Amino acid sequence: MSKGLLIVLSGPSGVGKGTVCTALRSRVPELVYSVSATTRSPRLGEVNGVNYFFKSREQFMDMIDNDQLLEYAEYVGNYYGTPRDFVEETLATGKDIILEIEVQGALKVKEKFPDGIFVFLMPPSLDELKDRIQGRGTESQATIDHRMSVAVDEINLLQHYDYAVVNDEINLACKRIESIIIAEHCKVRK
Ligand SMILES: Nc1ncnc2c1ncn2[C@@H]1O[C@H](COP(=O)(O)OP(=O)(O)OP(=O)(O)O)[C@@H](O)[C@H]1O
Ligand SMILES: Nc1nc2c(ncn2[C@@H]2O[C@H](COP(=O)(O)O)[C@@H](O)[C@H]2O)c(=O)[nH]1
Repeated sequence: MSKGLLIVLSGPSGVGKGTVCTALRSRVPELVYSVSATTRSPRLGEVNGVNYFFKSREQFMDMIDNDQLLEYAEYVGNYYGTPRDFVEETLATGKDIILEIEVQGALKVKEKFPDGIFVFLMPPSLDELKDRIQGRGTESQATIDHRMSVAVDEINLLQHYDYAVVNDEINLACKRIESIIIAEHCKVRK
């Protein structure tokens, strides 16, 4: 059996990664989603084990020490990381898996999985990005400002990715990523 594809979806906070990923998963139900661990507090409506595995700092440090994370990063005051076993077991069964993670973590995954597919979701403009993150209403103004300043550095790392997809419209962005996955399955690997 061939291994599944490891797909990494990154992009600045508020660009729409979560929204596009949810739409993609309903169009491609066989695509497995990697649930991350985080020290961030849950937002209203977020469910442990569905949106994230919510951890204390101590629990997260234990996961690092026990080599349970494929990658992790500190982002705007919290830790985020990808549970290793779930990714490796999913790929071994031949299924595709998608990781929705920020850029530092994506670059670490690239070192370990150079054959992964790295997709960067781009905002139509920085003004639109700010409107989206503000419109979501989940972050304080200080956190929004911090995330926006990090966003510029993140966009500057676009050259490390295989694909850039503009999220101008959710269904269009979703179709573009679905097309990338189909094309990658047809690729002749040398
Ligand atoms: N194409 C789009 N057009 C307009 N609004 C959008 C679009 N995509 C997403 N949004 C909205 O932008 C906001 C941010 O989207 P979302 O939470 O999916 O971003 P994210 O990249 O996952 O953010 P974070 O990295 O902070 O988790 C949401 O309110 C969402 O409804
Ligand atoms: N390096 C990692 N980044 C991750 C992971 N899971 C999520 N994220 C990214 O963190 C930021 C902030 O997320 P939020 O839910 O607090 O808005 C965002 O870019 C996520 O994609 C992970 O496992 N590793």
